[in-house]
Amino acid sequence: MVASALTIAGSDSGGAAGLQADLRTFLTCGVHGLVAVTAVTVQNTLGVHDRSDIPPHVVAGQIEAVAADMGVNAAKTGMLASGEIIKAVAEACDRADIGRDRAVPFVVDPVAASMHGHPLFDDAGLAALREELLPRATVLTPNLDEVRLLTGLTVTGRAEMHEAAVALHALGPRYVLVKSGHLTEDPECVDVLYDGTDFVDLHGPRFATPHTHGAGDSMASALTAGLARGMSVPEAARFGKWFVSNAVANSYPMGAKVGPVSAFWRLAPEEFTPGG
Ligand SMILES: Nc1ncnc2c1ncn2[C@@H]1O[C@H](COP(=O)(O)OP(=O)(O)OP(=O)(O)O)[C@@H](O)[C@H]1O
Ligand SMILES: Cc1ncc(CO)c(N)n1
Repeated sequence: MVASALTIAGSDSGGAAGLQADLRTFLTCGVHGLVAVTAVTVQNTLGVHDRSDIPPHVVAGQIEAVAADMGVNAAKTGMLASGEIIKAVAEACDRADIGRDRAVPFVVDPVAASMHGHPLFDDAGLAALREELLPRATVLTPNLDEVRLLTGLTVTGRAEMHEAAVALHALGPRYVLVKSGHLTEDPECVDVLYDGTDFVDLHGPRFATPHTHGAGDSMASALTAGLARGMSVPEAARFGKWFVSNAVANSYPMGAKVGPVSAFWRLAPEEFTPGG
């Protein structure tokens, strides 16, 4: 049986982040990708220039349609666009048995802004995220800006990442995975997983590339793919860290500013020989 993973996310026309990064990651992790599109962004390496949100009932409809017919082994969120969409997602996830203490593990990536600083939801979205999604999350995967937005804590080092994980765990998720990409002074890139009792430090090198667009989405979607394939949360977190480290190591320039991380690194070399 092929496992399936659902991403509930926005489209990035630049193909670096959003549902495009998620589907590419699912593919290279051997998982069938299902999608509930939340918004279409007009985006390139310079920023998010415009967007159109999908009606909440259409977002919910996509989740319920694929869950009822095809089955979902794990799900994740990316850009959720608005408070109304978040409420519709929460209700649809309940109907599809997705979420903490339910059958289907749920990775909530609390995407608040693009890497250019453009907000991807508003104040109503932040309140709905706290009330509706954090308590439903199997794993919450914030970056350090999202930690500050959700807890008020400013993280400048590894010890503070542990403090932030404790504060976030109190908001309801089963596990918290704090991502360390923004600690640029640290020679390593150590993410932290916390289950309410124990910390697991996920070690990895810090690569000196400017091209990291989509790293957060790729980490969360590889973690989701691992869960879809039956890994435990700690195992899937290690898998996600391994996947994204390689994706950053193989990132490439494209456009005027920050280029994408690569999911191609797992693909076999081309075997087709023209005329062969
Ligand atoms: N320079 C780097 N070298 C190695 N790993 C990195 C680097 N930058 C980020 N990572 C890894 O990529 C993942 C995403 O981290 P980050 O904290 O940057 O999230 P993010 O801000 O959500 O990402 P995005 O750039 O997609 O917005 C983490 O697992 C982190 O360890
Ligand atoms: C559509 C979309 N989702 C997520 C992000 C964050 O990486 C982005 N820049 N764009």
